[in-house]
Amino acid sequence: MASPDKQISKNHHFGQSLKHAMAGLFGVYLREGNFRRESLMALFVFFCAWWFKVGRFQWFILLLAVMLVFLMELWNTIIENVVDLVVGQHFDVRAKRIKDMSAGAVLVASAIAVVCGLYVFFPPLWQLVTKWI
Ligand SMILES: Nc1ncnc2c1ncn2[C@@H]1O[C@H](COP(=O)(O)OP(=O)(O)OP(=O)(O)O)[C@@H](O)[C@H]1O
Repeated sequence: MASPDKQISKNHHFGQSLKHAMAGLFGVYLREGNFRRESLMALFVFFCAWWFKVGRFQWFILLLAVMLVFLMELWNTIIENVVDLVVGQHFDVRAKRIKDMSAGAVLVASAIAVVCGLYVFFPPLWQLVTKWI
């Protein structure tokens, strides 16, 4: 039987699948600087949500926005790794196109997250500003 590190057969139970999925997530966190920066940003957003005491619906919007960005960053990392696996260290126009499109998808997700952030934080921020002036 293959050692657990070199397993290539299907996972046998949910615990094993979960362990590999968590290892995948942790690996992305360790290797991808963007993923770590986005995690910090998410913590800051959640802190602001707690500070402004936003409502349940607003929390829901923020959680979805943050998860969308994480999901797209994961997807981008997957695409980059698959492209590197296929192309290796060679310049390839199609590899460039695929990687750039994938990065573009992260950009779109980030823009959606910014819109969600504005929807949630603009009213309390505006209230704060009008209180001061
Ligand atoms: N094999 C290749 N052939 C052609 N262009 C490539 C190749 N590999 C990378 N590139 C170009 O270099 C850019 C950065 O490469 P890559 O996506 O691997 O780095 P990254 O820093 O992890 O990117 P990101 O900031 O999107 O996470 C790509 O968007 C693409 O334009």
